[in-house]
Amino acid sequence: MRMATSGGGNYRNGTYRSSLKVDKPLSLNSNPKSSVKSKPVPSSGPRRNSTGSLGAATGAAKDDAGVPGRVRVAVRLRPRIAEESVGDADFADCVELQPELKRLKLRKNNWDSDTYEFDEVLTEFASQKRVYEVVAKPVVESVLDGYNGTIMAYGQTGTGKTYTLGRLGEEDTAARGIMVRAMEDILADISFETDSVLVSYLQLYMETIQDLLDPPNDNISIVEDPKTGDVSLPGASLVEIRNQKSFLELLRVGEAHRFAANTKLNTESSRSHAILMVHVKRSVKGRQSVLSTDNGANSHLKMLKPPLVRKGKLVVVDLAGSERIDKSGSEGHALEEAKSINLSLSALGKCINALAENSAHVPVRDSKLTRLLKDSFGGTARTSLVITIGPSPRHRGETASTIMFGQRAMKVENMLKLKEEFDYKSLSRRLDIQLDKLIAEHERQQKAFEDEIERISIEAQTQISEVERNYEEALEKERLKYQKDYMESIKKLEEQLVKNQQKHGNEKVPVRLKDDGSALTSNTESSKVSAVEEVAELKKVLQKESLLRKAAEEEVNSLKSQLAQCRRSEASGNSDILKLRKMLEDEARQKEKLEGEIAILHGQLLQLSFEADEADTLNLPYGHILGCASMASNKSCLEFVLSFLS
Ligand SMILES: Nc1ncnc2c1ncn2[C@@H]1O[C@H](COP(=O)(O)OP(=O)(O)OP(=O)(O)O)[C@@H](O)[C@H]1O
Repeated sequence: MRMATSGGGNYRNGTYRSSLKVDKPLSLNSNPKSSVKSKPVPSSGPRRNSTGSLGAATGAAKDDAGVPGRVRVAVRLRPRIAEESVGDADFADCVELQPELKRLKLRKNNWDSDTYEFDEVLTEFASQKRVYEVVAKPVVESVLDGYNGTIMAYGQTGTGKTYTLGRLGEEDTAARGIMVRAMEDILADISFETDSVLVSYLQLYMETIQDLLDPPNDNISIVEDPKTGDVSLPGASLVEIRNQKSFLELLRVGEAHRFAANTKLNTESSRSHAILMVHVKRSVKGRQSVLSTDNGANSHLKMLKPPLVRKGKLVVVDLAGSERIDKSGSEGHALEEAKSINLSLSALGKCINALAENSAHVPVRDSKLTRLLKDSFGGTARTSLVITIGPSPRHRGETASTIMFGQRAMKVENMLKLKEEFDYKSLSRRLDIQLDKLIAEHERQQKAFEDEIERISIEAQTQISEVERNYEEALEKERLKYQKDYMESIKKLEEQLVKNQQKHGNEKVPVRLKDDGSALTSNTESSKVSAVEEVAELKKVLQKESLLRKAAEEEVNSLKSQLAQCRRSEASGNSDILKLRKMLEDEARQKEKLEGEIAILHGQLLQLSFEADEADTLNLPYGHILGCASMASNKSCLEFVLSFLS
């Protein structure tokens, strides 16, 4: 805001606007977020209509009025450089700063000066850190909150624009400029898990936009979103930044490609406008956490809701220096460069004038620079401008012009608009991942299903085989059981038949033997019956004989022991010996007798065996066979007894 001169003078240019009188300079530290919470920042004038704004981008504002935010302007004075210290040694600076009052006095002559008020007044002693905090930090914070922001340096060539914005501060970290410090704050605030930072670095030279990160790409066009009015450069390279080191490297690469020249006024004068664009995309975490805690039927529905993201864009513009052609002494190509620079800067000045004066027409299309900055002046971005001036009285005219540019820019009001949107791309990516997972899960389930079917079929097959086997076994058992029953029935019938035959007076016919000793077939039945009975009797006799023999043996043993005892004691007398001898003879006789009986039994047994064998060879009914089998078993029993006795 222009103020009355210290000499009680008048307002300059007669363009003082009453609205500015009440527009107390605002702290550059206020940000849109706090403005939203507290009372809206008072506007410096009525909100411009769409046709009147440098950024005709009111499409977005129609939906959401946004937050008023005047362009903030700080003035920075460069200290005298060596050449000025010598050349202007006898002259006072053309400006006098009153930082505590945020005022600047521009000397007209030794006794008169004009006073101007800015949002911040930064003396030649202001540190880079302080400059960053008052000029840039609030804008960077807005960008992190999802607003667009612009930080721009404007001033005569050689007054410190690049020093303010672009110093890397590699040797001296205190000298780091706004670009480096802004990125430090951004990287410190975001989370790489959910957020991203993408950077483009370009230069506008002689009305062409060139990619400083890919110099052959030198015809990049400006695209405006018809709905939101947002300006973008889709042809520019976008580099993802994940750490400060890579950002410094990117700035170094870009700076190396920037057009610069050694002019009369600056040995390293930038001959192009440099534009750094930092796209910050952040997810709105609260909403995501709500989504992630959801479960049940709604979770699928909510899965389809895209995540909410905020996309802030920070644009840092290091303008080429304005210069008086006559003073710069440029010729040839340099002259053309200077003219082009001045043309674009004057187009910017005209637009800002139009905006400041609430003019119906803002000549945005006059240059690419104004098209690029459409959103920064009168648009939806939060804009901070630092105007740089030198102290030399020789350049008082240029300094005055810069101050006037800053003063007019202070009148431009933007409507800050939160760039919050649904991230359909990320939803699509998420759904793709989900789809892949579902396909994999489906395939897994399909395979598990097929495996299960195979397992069940094998199991069923095994069960069927087992049932068949059990059935066959049961059948066989039944068959055997019936066969056994049948055999028993036959046997019973046979027995019954024998009994009946006996009952009906069938006399026992002695076994008649053939010449060769075998039984005659006609007498087979009767001989079998008698054989059975005889065997039974023989069995009894044998048992008896065996008991006798056992007792005899025991007795013999006892006598043997007695004899041995007798022998040991010869004194027992002859009578006893004789007696014992007699007893022994008795026993021997007894034994002989038993052996005779055994021999008879043996003969009888042989006879029976013969008969049994004979019966075996004949085709007798089953009952006969069983009978013979029984005889055979008796025969073996007899054989055993006989062998034992012998
Ligand atoms: N605040 C400052 N303190 C110390 N030196 C400074 C300051 N500002 C600028 N300088 C010095 O002044 C010279 C010119 O600065 P710089 O190149 O930043 O100017 P510029 O405005 O970008 O010029 P141009 O428009 O020609 O590119 C440089 O040598 C720089 O180091």
